[in-house]
Amino acid sequence: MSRTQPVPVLTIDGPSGSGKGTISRRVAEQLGWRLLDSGALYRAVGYAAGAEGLDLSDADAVTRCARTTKIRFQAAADGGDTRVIVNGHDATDELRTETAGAAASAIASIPSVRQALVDLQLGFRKAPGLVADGRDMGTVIFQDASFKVFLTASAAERAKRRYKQLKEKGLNVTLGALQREIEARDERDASRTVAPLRPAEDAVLVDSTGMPIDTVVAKVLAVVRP
Ligand SMILES: Nc1ncnc2c1ncn2[C@@H]1O[C@H](COP(=O)(O)OP(=O)(O)O)[C@@H](O)[C@H]1O
Ligand SMILES: Nc1ccn([C@H]2C[C@H](O)[C@@H](COP(=O)(O)OP(=O)(O)O)O2)c(=O)n1
Repeated sequence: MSRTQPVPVLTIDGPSGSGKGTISRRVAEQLGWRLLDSGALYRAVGYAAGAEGLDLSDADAVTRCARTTKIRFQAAADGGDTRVIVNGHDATDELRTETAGAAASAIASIPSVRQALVDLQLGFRKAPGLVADGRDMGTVIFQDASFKVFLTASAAERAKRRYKQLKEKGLNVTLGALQREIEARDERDASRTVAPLRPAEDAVLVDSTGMPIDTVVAKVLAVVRP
């Protein structure tokens, strides 16, 4: 009897601003695979908890919020950024800020919050394949993935990229403050006890410092199609 092949998954984990979102989108397009932006789920829960006035360190309250928050991804009509709809409200713009990133990182350190989001993430694994972007895609959620990448870049370069990105979106940010916020978030994500940010043992490391986006895309595609 022949066994059904599992749906292939490419995991792309790494710190903030390493290019996970950009590269995942481009690679998923090229492969014709689905996309999971797991960070958006944590951002959405942090945002919903804030909107409800919850204390982000109240594990029970935030876990309830993670279980009940309705999160939907919707393709933008104009071909722009995918919209993230949280409890019926288009929260895409609010979710982009570093404040939302910090809230996401805070609630993401609560084990029961992470647990509440597991099935939702597993549900994205559908044919013909999935590109999953996050911190623990290769180490926890899709441990059995055939293709794993850990994407990095120097902290200085990641802060510059984020600065440029947020400025282009019209947000009022300073490079120094952003670099400090990003470093603090990476430290928290890497030092937490549950699903810390770290490369899976079988991940291919890609350091994109000074590397053009097209080259990074080609390197990551080569992991799937050598
Ligand atoms: N290799 C690269 N070189 C220059 N800029 C990049 C590169 N990869 C991504 N970027 C830019 O850096 C910013 C952050 O990338 P993003 O994909 O949002 O990172 P992450 O999802 O890891 O936080 C975006 O504006 C993106 O266009
Ligand atoms: N799989 C994931 C994805 C994100 N998180 C947490 C930790 C991150 O600091 C925040 C925000 O993640 P997101 O990928 O949106 O952030 P960046 O785009 O990399 O800045 O969520 C997580 O704990 N596990």
